[in-house]
Amino acid sequence: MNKNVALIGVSGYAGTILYQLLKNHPKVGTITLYGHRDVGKHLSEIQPDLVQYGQVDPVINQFDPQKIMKEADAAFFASSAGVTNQIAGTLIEADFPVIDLSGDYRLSDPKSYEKWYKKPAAKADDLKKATYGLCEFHPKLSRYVANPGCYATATLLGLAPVVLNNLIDLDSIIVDAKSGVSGAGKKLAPGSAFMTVNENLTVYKANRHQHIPEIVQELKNWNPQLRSIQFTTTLLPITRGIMATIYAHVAKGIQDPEKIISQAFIDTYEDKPFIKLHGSNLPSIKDAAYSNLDAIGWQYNPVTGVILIVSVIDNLLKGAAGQAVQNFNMMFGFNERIGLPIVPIMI
Ligand SMILES: NC(=O)C1=CN([C@@H]2O[C@H](COP(=O)(O)OP(=O)(O)OC[C@H]3O[C@@H](n4cnc5c(N)ncnc54)[C@H](OP(=O)(O)O)[C@@H]3O)[C@@H](O)[C@H]2O)C=CC1
Ligand SMILES: CC(=O)N[C@@H](CCC(=O)OP(=O)(O)O)C(=O)O
Repeated sequence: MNKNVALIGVSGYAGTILYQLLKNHPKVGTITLYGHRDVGKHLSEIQPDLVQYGQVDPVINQFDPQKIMKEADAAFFASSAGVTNQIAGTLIEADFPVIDLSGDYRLSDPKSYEKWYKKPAAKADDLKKATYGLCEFHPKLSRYVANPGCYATATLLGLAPVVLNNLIDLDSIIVDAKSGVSGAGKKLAPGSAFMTVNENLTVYKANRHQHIPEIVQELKNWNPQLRSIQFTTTLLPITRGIMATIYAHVAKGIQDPEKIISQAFIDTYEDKPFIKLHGSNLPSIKDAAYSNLDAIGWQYNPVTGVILIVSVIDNLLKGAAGQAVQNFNMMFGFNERIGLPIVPIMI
């Protein structure tokens, strides 16, 4: 049976892509929109491209959890950080299915959220109800899914095979991650203005990126010996895509690292439809852009003993709206592939 959904935040970049995916999803019925500054407007007034000629032009509603619970089967929040933890409480307490694209329920420790996001955290009891929704790894979903961050998705999927199989020195992980500008959302800011970004590369939030605690939290769940990682983010002069370039020393005593590491990637991901393994043929951004894929390649350097892993996603799909729909599919027992693009657009 089709599911009716509520979408909060259609005016943002992630919300726009999510609306497009949900509109074309074979198991989604009615999509009701809830907003913030655009309440009362028609969708065509804020996102004309989302409404085709002759199609229904939905109105943006004032957020109303009772209406959502009455009319919908699930709610997607594509709102800025600090919104769901203020307004989603009624839904969480009623165990109503929620998929949250923001960072508000990803960190299990409220103090850590307040330190890294500089905003008040969600209630500790509500945080306990959330599952971290990295689709390839969560054992079972709760009714509240914290969709992972874009950089965290690329980094964790790149590192999983070598961390879970104890193939690297856990104190040696260095992640050099780069993102297109759509990752910054639609708000205007000097750091993402055309003059700053065009023909330029800018390192930002060095050692203070909010995805550091999220990545460390999940890596520690996989291997409690892990202490920290070195993590740097750079803004690329492109619209969509993230490349996480990851370096680590291979653990001592591993015989034939090249073969063992390749086998670990194959064993970890052989039944995962959205992971595309490139082996030593390292992927570029266009190997994942406009798809829900994570394209992963790796190379072992026998001279330095370092494994290089390159993990590439589309930040708005696998890094946000695509993974949210994948979680929706899994939450309702649908095939996890439905409604999601699997072929990247190279041109
Ligand atoms: N862009 C990306 O690549 C990724 C984004 N995310 C996360 O997804 C979420 C959305 O990101 P993105 O689309 O880039 O951000 P945008 O800045 O483009 O959009 C933010 C959205 O949140 C809405 N919003 C803001 N405040 C409120 C409020 N008080 N109540 C309801 N809605 C509100 C905005 O509505 P209005 O315009 O009316 O203010 C807008 O629709 C963020 O939490 C982000 O961290 C996660 C992974 C990747
Ligand atoms: C290019 C760019 O600015 N990207 C954003 C990613 C935002 C994001 O996904 O952050 P949340 O954890 O709030 O979901 C950043 O680096 O902060």
